[in-house]
Amino acid sequence: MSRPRTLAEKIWERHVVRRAEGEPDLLYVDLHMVHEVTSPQAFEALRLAGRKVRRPDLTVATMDHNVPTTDVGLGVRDKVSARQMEALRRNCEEFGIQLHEWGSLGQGIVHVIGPEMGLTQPGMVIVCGDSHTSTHGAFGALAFGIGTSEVEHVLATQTIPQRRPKTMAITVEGEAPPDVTAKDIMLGILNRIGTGGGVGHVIEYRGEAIRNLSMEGRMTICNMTIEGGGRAGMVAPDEKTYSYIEGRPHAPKGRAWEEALEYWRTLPTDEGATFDKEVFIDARELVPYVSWGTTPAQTVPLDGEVPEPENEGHERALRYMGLKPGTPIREIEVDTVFIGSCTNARIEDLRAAARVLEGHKVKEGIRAMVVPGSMRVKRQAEEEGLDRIFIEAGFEWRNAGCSMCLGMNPDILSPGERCASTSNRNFEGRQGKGGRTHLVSPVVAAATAVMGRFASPSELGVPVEVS
Ligand SMILES: CC(C)[C@H](C(=O)O)[C@@H](O)C(=O)O
Ligand code: SF4
Repeated sequence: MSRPRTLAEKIWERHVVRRAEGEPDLLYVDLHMVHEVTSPQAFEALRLAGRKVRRPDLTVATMDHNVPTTDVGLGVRDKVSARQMEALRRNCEEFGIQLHEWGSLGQGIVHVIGPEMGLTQPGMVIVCGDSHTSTHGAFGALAFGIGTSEVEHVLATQTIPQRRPKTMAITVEGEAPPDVTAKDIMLGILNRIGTGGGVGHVIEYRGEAIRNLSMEGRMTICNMTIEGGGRAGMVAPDEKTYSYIEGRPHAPKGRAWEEALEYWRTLPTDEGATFDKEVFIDARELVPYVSWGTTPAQTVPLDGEVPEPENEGHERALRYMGLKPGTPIREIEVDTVFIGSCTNARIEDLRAAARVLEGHKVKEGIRAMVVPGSMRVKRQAEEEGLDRIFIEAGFEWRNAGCSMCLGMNPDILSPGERCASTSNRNFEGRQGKGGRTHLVSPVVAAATAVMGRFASPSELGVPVEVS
């Protein structure tokens, strides 16, 4: 018998194409996702060197960061955005890469469309010039973000040199309470491990609370791995994973499906395998969280209050956020509510938020916006009538893109504007210069839009039973 191995180790070993003493391993890449922000220089370098893209068939591009979320007919006003979008169009055409063009049905946030089209599969090595590539790990893939020069390397060779990361297990034991969503589980994890807790590690999420999550919930968890410093996040594939993938456009079919299943079933971490680091969290202790500061680890329970600062960093964060220690979170009023991003803008997120909003109105004076993670999510939501619920409640119903998650398009906060956001980062200026971001789940975002201050669905009489 060979030594028991972890999921990450199994995928790694299968993808090493070259190993040499003292050098990083050279890994084969099964899927390379590309977006308009981190790819222009990479393509330019290929062009200058007279090289081709090695596997255009394993390379898929979309426009997400810069795209306006208003009607395509209105055009792109921002010059930098227009230039980057145009460059991607030209590059994809020249190098023979499939592009999901702005406004097309396949377009959306890169980490939403991969799983949606069945491109993301267990056992793969997946890379993209984007830190939240960790999202794809929810399928039991080894997925990590790379820099622009690495994008060039992958385009040219379909391989990537990587130093072997350490392994870490985060086990969330027991059942999470009914009002605790995947987002809350992750904010709870980050609160415990901190923004540096996962540095240098591939994190495998395990335990009952993780297994109980839908694939979309698992994506929310893996998505935010990077906020804890982790290189990649993963969840072992199981029956939920397979049935999510089955029948999607790029899923294997017929005999290939059977063979794929056979391989995928060998992937979960062997009994007795060890991790370099282990963290255990009791799911029953988790609650809905709201971030109070300027890192995703600075969170408190929705029922809690703004904490006393423990150091200079906290003081600075409180100043930036315009908050006083001791203020109950539920008394903090917001100006804006953003439901969107690769963390929380998939169909289940929209369903959950709509269920909270049904029959309610957004409080007067509050700007509320839903930006579906992809155009397919948007269409699905419209087929289910969710758009009507959002619009009747007073939300703007937009086209897909990263939007206010990072404000590279016109959807930004003004200085001092306070936002309840379902995204993943609350850094200073993240959603616009001087903007104040509070990270929350989609259901808390929805309830907050109605109350005008941080609130839970139960305050609107909505039964709790989410995730
Ligand atoms: C623009 C891109 C490089 C960036 C990332 O890598 O994460 C963005 O997606 C983000 O979320 O900050
Ligand atoms: S939605 Fe936000 S976190 Fe996700 S890729 Fe876009 S900018 Fe990055």
